[in-house]
Amino acid sequence: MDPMSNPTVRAIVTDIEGTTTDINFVHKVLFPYAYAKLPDFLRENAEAPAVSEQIDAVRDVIQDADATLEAVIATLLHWIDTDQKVTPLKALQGMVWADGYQRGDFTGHLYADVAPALRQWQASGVALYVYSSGSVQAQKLLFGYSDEGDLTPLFSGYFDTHIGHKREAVAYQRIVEALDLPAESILFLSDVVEELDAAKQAGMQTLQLVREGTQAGTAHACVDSFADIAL
Ligand SMILES: CSCCC(=O)C(=O)COP(=O)(O)O
Ligand SMILES: [Mg+2]
Repeated sequence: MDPMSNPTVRAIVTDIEGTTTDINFVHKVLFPYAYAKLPDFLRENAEAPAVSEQIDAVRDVIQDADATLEAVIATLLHWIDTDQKVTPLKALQGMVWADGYQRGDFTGHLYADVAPALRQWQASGVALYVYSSGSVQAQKLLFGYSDEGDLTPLFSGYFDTHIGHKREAVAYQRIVEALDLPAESILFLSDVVEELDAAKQAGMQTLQLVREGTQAGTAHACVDSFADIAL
């Protein structure tokens, strides 16, 4: 079966970083913004329920229920520095980025081929979903304040690390269950071979996006643009 031209695709699940969006936007705009703003955001909002829940979740991860707020902040900054996909970090990053998008400090980067393809696929009846390590809030912000305007009406749903980690097949099995479609009718798009391997193990079709700077693997069909994916 050739997923580049496959009429059996009923849903597409797409990764963000390196697939719809330049890795540099995530690493050189979003992560530094969170690194700069997170400490004061936490000091000012530590008592807000949504924030204190995430601070406690960090304490759980580091197994130190008594960690001070400053120790939690230091942990979060280390996680940003080392690009760790830890769920409470991702939730807090989403909260901080909301301010940046709303103030117009940046817009969500999308490769030029992405929005036209998403519109065409959605218009032809293919349901569109996002699966990213970024929180659902962060995903909605990126597509809601994208270079191409608000694209959130195109999507039927969003998945983040609450469903599981992106290199584990069980996460994709849960997505298949949530979509209530045969696994083989769902196409997963990503730049990362380990994610594609996990999706394939769950029975999904896979396609690797080989954007500038991405290393092509051998186990998955590859394209370098969404324009080359014909459904
Ligand atoms: C949702 S935009 C921010 C992306 C992010 O925080 C991240 O860690 C990228 O993860 P992905 O799974 O899209 O590679
Ligand atoms: Mg990616």
